[in-house]
This record gives sequence, structure tokens and C-alpha cells, in this order.
Amino acid sequence: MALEKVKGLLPEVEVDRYFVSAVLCGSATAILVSRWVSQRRVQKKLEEAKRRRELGFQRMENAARQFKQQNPGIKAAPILSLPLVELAAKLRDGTLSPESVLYTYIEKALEVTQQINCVTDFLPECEEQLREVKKQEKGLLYGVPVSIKENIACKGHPNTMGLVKYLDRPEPEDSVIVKVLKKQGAIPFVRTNTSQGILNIDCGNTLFGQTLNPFNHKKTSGGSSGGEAALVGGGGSVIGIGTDVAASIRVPCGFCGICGFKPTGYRLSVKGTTSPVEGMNSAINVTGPMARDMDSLVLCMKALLCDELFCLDPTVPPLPFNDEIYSSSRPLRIGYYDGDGYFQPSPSMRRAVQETRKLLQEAGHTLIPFTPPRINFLVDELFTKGVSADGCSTLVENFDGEFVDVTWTNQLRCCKMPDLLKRLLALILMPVFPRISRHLNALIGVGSVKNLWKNNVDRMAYRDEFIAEWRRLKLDVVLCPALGPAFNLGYAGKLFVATTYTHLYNVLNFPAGVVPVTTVSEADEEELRHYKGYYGDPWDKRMKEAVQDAVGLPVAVQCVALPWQEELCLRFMKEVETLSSERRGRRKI
Ligand SMILES: CCCCCCCCCCCCCC(=O)O
Repeated sequence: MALEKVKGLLPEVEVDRYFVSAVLCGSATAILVSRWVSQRRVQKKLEEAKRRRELGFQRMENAARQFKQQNPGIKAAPILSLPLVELAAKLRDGTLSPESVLYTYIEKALEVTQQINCVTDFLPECEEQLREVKKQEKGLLYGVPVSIKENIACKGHPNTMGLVKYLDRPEPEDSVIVKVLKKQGAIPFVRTNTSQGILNIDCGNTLFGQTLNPFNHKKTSGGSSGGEAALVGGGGSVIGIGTDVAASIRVPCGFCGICGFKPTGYRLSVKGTTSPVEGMNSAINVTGPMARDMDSLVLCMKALLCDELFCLDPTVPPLPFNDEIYSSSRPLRIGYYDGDGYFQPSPSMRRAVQETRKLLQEAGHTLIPFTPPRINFLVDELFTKGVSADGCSTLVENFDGEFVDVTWTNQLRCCKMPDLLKRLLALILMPVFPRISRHLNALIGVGSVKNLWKNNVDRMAYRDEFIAEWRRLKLDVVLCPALGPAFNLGYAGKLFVATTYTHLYNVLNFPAGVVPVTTVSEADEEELRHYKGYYGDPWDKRMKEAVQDAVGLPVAVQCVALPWQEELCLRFMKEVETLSSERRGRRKI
């Protein structure tokens, strides 16, 4: 009836069935052709990028070979085995030349990346910088080759984050961090792989492929600074710079058996780095150092916290490194927890905390149980809802027109679901899988600017509550689990929520770092067979599968301090490193 009325309102036209079919077929063909054309364009760009990358590797090989031919007496092993502090001292006093160190690391980085695919780009201008450092006053990192995560700007190279759309956007200038490193005499020489779009604890993308773990090629290096962690862990770089908005320095460092430090946001500059969700402030994105030992991290922090940094980026507080706090040996009051109530730690994660707690206690510190308050609220309402406040649209847009890497398909599918479907699924899942249901609800985002402000207020209130508990127990620092051991390939992109141990400290904006303390034992593997998780849901099942078959792989702990207490946090990390390496030494005897 209604249809008849509408028809009556329309002018009488003779509809030609052939004409309609032709229009429909034409439109469908046009859509298919334009899709094919755009896919071809992406494919071509991918091939071009691959060629450029291969050319870079070729240049690395030639440069290293030429240097070796001209300097046959220089041996790689003694240079590669030097910890950063000793390497920097030898460079400064002239025992080693910057050339010998740079070309040795170029050759080693190439060897490592051929095995585990961690380098994305050679920085040929490192040869220019090699000449430059000799003209300037010797800085703290004089002649030290440094690797840089691919989202940290190096002039002339694009910050792609593994996305084809950014390939043609070379950065107009170095990021502040790279400028400061250069001022201190460092020589950035390679850039390293990330997860596609960065917001992922795996390290794979369609541009550069998957980075593998240097200790076990069936495992991921972790992400998103996974290229960096794998290169340093594999011995191809002595110091690297990563970024971390939820886990990206700490998770890959833990997976690859190295130390990594996430300072308080804004203590180091992020100018010139690309963030996974630009403009999002619910979890703070930072830059930080990654290295094989704590002394290296400390030297790097000292080098970065200099006048050049404060001058280039006046939004960074002008706080030079405080050696008095770092060198203090006063006994500490250390809060600790070995499970956060949201994601049950693997057996080795828990044992790492318990063994470290014992060592610290025996060394004269006071250990006090500490429980992070309202963990579900923190994870679902503050972190996930905060990061996806726009209903995931910024993140989803990043993937428009891209071939989506397998490490992202699962999560992207969840993000792309219409809100109504998310709500419906969340409702259905609530009685059976409440944690997954809450996560889906959080991915809907906040809905309005007013709600975002409310979310910010809630975050500040949570931070006050957390600090009040910290103060009530008179704590100096906190010891807690670091995610590990390294996941089997194919799992990290489906276990974003396992980052609760790290992302808590991005929401709070506290400094935090990871230190490897042990390796997975047969007993851990046996205990894992009985792992049920806190919820017994599909995520727990996945976690169990992800960490299986890891005997011998490194496991870290996480050390945390209050905001702006970087030096105290680093001192605590150093102490943990010393105690656990002494214990490993004792065990060998
Ligand atoms: C917009 C989708 C939100 C989904 C939840 C986010 C999960 C974060 C995974 C952690 C990735 C680490 C990234 C980093 O720290 O830089």
C-alpha cells in the first residue's frame, strides 16, 4: 500500500531492464577494477620497498667487506663482546677507532638480520656521521653505533610502522632523540622492525615481514620494538632506542633477554616519533633505551639527559641525570606482587618474581606485598577504553588500503565490528566469558568528548589511589612480573590483553624497566601443563599455548618507581641484575 503511494508520487518513467542491468554490471566492474588497481599499486610499492631494502643490505655488505680488506688485522669478536661502557671508554681513549667499531657492527647486524629479519633499513649517512664525530668534542657516546626503531625519525627515511601508505614520506629532519645521540658522538647506523601500525606485541608487517626471536626461531621477538630487541639480543647492536605506549620496550626486551627502560612520559623527547594512535593520551607513549646490560642503559640515559635535549625540546623538564640517587646504597622498601588478578602469569614469570624477592630480602631490603587496586577497572575502563576512545577509528583508518599482516587480522576484526555487534556479543558472552565481554564493550570507546574528559578524571583519581596505597606502605619501588617467556609465533597478535603487567605503568605514567633474571626450567614447563588462568576462558587457553616449549628461554622481572624517579628505578634494576647474575654464577660452581 505504502509502496503504491510512493510510486504514485514518482514521475512515470519507462524502466529499461537492459539499461539497469548494464549500469549495475558496469558499477560492479568499476569497483572490482579500482580495487584491483589499488592492490596492484600497493603490491608495486611493496616490491619497490623490498628492492630498496635489499640495496641497503648490499651497501652494508660492501662497506663491511671493503673495511675488512683494508684493515685485515681488526678482529670482530673482541669488539662485539665489549659491554657499552667499556666500548665507549676504549673509543674515547683511542684504543679503538670509530671505524673499526662501526664496520664491525654493520657486518654483525647484517648477519643477525639475515637470520631473524630485524633490520628494516641501513642508514648510509652513518659514514658521514663517522667523519662528523671526529670534528666535534667527544661526547659520552663518541663513536658508538646505535640502532633506532623504525618509528623514530631519521632524516630522509620514512617512519612507516610497516604501512605502505607512509613509504613516500621521508622525514624532513632527525627526531630530537637522534639529534641528541649524534651530539653525544653516537652513530645511528640501522633502523629496526616494528609491528604493523605499532599497537601490537608481535613484530610483523607486510612491508618488512616477521622478526624472529634470536634464541628460538619458532618464537616471536615480541613487539612493537621487536626488531630492536632482537638485534640487540642477537648481538648486532650494543644499544638501541625503542618506544613504548603499553609494552613495546618492555615486552620485546623480556622476550629477547635484554634490559629495557621506559622512563616517565616527557622525561625524554618524543618529537619526531610516530605514535600508534596520534593524539591519544590515555596511555603515554615514550622513548627509551634497550641494551644487553644495565650499565649500558644508564650510560645512555646520562647521555640523553643533557642540555642539548633540554634546548631542542623545551617541553622536556630540564632534569639532568641524578648520580647521587643512582649511586645510593641505602636499603629499599620494595612492594611486590606476582600476579595482577587480570592475567595469570606463566609459572616462570611468577618464579622470576619470587626468586628475585628472596634475593633482595637476603641483600637487606624490606619486601612488602602490594596489590594494584581495582585491576579490572584499570584494564577495561582506563586502558582499553582510553586507547580505543574513538571506537578504534584512528587505528582502523591506519590499515585502510593496506594488506593486513597476519599478526593483526584477529584484533582488527574485533576493532572493525559495528558497535551494535560488539554490544550484542558482549551481552551474550558476559555470563560465560566476562573478561572478553568487558574487553569488547571497552572497544566501543567513550562515545563523546564529555565521556573522554570523565575518563581522564577517572584516570587521575586512580593514579591518586595507587600513589596513596604506595605511600601508606612507605614504598620506594615495586617489583612485579614482566610478560614472558617469548610467545610461539602466531599468538602475540591475539593476546593484546596479556600486556596488563606493563600497560598499567603507561596509564599511571610511572617509570618502569625490565631485567632478565632467569630462564625457563623443565619444572616451569611441567607446571604450565596445569595452567588454567584466572578465568579459564579462551584467552587463558591461548596464553598457555603461547608460552609452551620455552625451556632455556630468558625470563625477566619488572621494576617500577614513582614518576620522575628514573634514577631510583635504574638503581633498583641494577641491583636486581647484580643479585641475579651473582646467583647464576653461584649455581654454576
Ligand atoms: C584500539 C585497539 C585497542 C586494543 C587494546 C590495545 C592493546 C595494546 C597492545 C599493546 C601494544 C604495545 C604497543 C606499544 O607499547 O607501543
